[in-house]
Amino acid sequence: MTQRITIRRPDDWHVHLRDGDILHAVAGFTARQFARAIVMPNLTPPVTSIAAAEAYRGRIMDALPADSGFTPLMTCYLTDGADAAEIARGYASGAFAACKLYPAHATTNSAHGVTDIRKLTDVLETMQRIGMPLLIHGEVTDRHVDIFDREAVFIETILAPLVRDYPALKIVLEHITTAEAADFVMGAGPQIAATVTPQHMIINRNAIFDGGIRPHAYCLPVAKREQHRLAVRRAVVSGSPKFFLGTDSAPHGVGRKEAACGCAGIFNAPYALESYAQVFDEDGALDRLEGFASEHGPRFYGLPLNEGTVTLERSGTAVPDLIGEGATAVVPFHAGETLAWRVVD
Ligand SMILES: NC(=O)N[C@@H](CC(=O)O)C(=O)O
Ligand SMILES: [Zn+2]
Ligand SMILES: [Zn+2]
Repeated sequence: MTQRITIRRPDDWHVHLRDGDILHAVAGFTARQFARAIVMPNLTPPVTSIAAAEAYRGRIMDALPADSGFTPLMTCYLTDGADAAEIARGYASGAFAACKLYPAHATTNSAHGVTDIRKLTDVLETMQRIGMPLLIHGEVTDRHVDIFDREAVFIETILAPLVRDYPALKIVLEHITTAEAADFVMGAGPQIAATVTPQHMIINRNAIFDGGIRPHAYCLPVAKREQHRLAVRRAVVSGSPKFFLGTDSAPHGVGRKEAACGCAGIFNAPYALESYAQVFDEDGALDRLEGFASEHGPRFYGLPLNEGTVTLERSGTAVPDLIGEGATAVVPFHAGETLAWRVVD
């Protein structure tokens, strides 16, 4: 049995670092494991301009020690009024690494999201031309569509036509949760990829109702049936370069989760690598962890691979029930469990 594994330093291609006190409370967990991260722009107000992205990047760096070595990759939140010229300027200058498409009201802080993708014709044409990735929260928002079907319906009604209309547009279908998503991405061209969270490979929808309602197992897209968990996991451990690490770590203060209408989001940043390592280990695919965590993402984005390394050993990590205190106390994914792997340096 492998006891120790050293991989190239990984990146997180989808994370919510938030702002203000909670940013200060959580940023270090991401910076400690990952060299770079694609930082989601769903703040209030959302990050829709170069100036807002630059200012947010500065606040992230201020929340970290000066020698953290961490590079936040900023994203532009698309609205109906998104400005193609500003987006192209921001991509050229490095202010934006990608644009994020939230269908309006699909998820946390998406009220300013896009109401109709046809409003984005200029933006999408520009992004296709300059090679800028489009990151998608892939769920339809129609209240008549069952919540467990919203990703599959999005793929059929929005994503498939989008891929046909913009055949060279680079697209990342974020945090995939279904067999339909895994199959779609696997069957599409090299310009289409997906991020996968640890939770969607570890829990199915039963976890949300395990002996009572479990708000800390609730995120969007919501966990699906077991067959979907297995399909997503198979795609990831297959080693296909189309799938890469994106935690979707989405911290909400404990009071905002444990409420009559609790927020969607799972805070998995503190033990993300341990969590992913466990998945690859259980599936006999530890040799493929490095590709998923450290190689497929940068290759898709056209960025260099990281230089440093991270070592994990099979020695057990006890996950606390709560991380932080007061208003920024957050319950982590795997709270109270012991994970098989530990990051040692
Ligand atoms: N994943 C979630 O459940 N929540 C995210 C938003 C998102 O990624 O959809 C959040 O910002 O809280
Ligand atoms: Zn999302
Ligand atoms: Zn997210």
